[in-house]
Amino acid sequence: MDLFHLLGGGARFDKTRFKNDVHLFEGEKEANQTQSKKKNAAVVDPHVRSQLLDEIDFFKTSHTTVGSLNQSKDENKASLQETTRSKSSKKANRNLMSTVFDTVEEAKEFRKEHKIKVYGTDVPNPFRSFQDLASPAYNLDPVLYRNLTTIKYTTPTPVQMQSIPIMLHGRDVMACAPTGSGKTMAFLLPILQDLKKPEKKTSYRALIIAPTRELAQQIAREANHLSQGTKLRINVLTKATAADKSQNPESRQKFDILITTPLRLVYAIKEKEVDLTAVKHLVLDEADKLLDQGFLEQTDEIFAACSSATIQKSLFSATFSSHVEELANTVMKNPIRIVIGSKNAATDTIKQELLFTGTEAGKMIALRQLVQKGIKPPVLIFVQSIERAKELFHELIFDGINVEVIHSDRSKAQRDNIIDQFRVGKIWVLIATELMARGLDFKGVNLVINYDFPQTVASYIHRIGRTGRAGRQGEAVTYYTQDDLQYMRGVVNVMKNSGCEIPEWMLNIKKMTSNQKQKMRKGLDRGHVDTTSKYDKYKQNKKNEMIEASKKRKRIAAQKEKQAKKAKNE
Ligand SMILES: Nc1ncnc2c1ncn2[C@@H]1O[C@H](COP(=O)(O)OP(=O)(O)OP(=O)(O)O)[C@@H](O)[C@H]1O
Repeated sequence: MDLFHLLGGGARFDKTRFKNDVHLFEGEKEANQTQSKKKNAAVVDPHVRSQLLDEIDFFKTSHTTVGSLNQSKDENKASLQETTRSKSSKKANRNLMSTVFDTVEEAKEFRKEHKIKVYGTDVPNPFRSFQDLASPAYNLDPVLYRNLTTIKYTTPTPVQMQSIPIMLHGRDVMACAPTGSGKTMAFLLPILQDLKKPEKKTSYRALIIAPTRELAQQIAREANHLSQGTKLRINVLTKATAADKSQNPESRQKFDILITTPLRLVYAIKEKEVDLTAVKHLVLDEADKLLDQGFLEQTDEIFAACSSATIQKSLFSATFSSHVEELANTVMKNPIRIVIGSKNAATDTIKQELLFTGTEAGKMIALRQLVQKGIKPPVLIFVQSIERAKELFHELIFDGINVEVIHSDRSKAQRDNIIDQFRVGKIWVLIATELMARGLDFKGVNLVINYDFPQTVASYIHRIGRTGRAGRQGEAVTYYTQDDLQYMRGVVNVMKNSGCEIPEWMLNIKKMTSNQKQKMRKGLDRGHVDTTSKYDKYKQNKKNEMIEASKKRKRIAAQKEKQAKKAKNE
């Protein structure tokens, strides 16, 4: 047995050893939901609310009472009782007394406290709590407010606090906020609120673009949750759904929101399958990716097809390069830029580590050592290519690890199945390519391993951002070899800005030249994920050489025999 198999031998996940975590995948959700339901049993006097309905004044600065906008009479009655009860409790009172801001200074102070930076003119104030949204100042639709409280959201995240009012105000927005900070809800809620207004339905009124099918589906799931009980209809258009009955052009007119990927949409535009002229909300999720070379042409065509003069454009991502920001500015009208925390930074709930493995082969040793020490699943491992993903999978499956692999060569059904299984904790280790780096929300991921060094800084931020989401803690380990050293400066800087301890010599790594950047973007030649030891390789080579030599000898002998026969016959 070679050294690698020796190290990895018998490595298995032991459920009893991880008993404290196994329940994370199974039982916790319900408990959380019940808790948040309880916490969100917010209240209001419906009569007060109806009086105030006419006083809609977005972003006004007066104090307002807040509460839930429960619909049924019974619920309202319960709310009133709850209000009375709450008054006796100081803690509950604090919730009920949420207000919008009295002064610009107060709003500024609030932004500072929540690390919200805004750039632009006439920037609407943020809101402080979901009860604020239900107040007449924002007048969030009662059904949407109820959905917010029944999901699990108790406190808005900073990107939600600031971008929701901006979008409700009809302004274009470009928001850069950390991975896992709730950007999806930040753009969905104001769109749902606007589309909820009675209006003649003609065709799609909102369009949300995401770079991958998986992400489009995830956004649609959240949109469906948030819009439950409304008549709004959401359509996901992917290759897989193209053959659906629901996809014929007439039935499409009944949908309000379209969520799709650029390639599929451009095809649909060319085939005149969709009418985007009535779209009044256009969102690019992972906007920097969609405005990057790979997608730019398609994104451009989509912008052209959305021809309404009053369209509102919203761009969201955890990373924006200055170049993309400049580009985005050219397609937006008087936009407001939001930055939460620092631009292009990793989420601060992620513990980041760099691990030197020397060579490519050293990575497998490191990985097996980590498994032997005990890892807390679920774990996500990123590699550079489909080939390497497959190879690594074959190595780990023989170690008895509960592992799967996902990449674009797998069928759509397989991909969907793997994602579902990983979400519920049935798959413990998932090997993935860049396909999975952006947007996908697996709340419980404890560890991300960058088996292959990420090809861009943005990729690093998005990959590690699959852990440490929604306020949870997470860990990220990035392997690097001697060959990776020259490309590491960007990632080292991200780590330094996150407060990681970085050795002095790493801080002195030179900036990449444009040639180096290009080389890295294409992906270094890393060879195969191969764990055969040098000795075994030597033995195998010798054996192959001997077989070849024997074949050659036989060929020569046969040739000689043939020649001899020929000579004899002549
Ligand atoms: N206010 C909130 N309170 C609690 N959880 C929330 C809140 N808003 C969103 N979430 C949850 O946080 C998780 C991350 O949200 P989301 O996927 O929208 O993050 P993101 O910022 O888009 O991340 P990424 O940049 O990786 O795409 C989701 O599970 C979502 O349900």
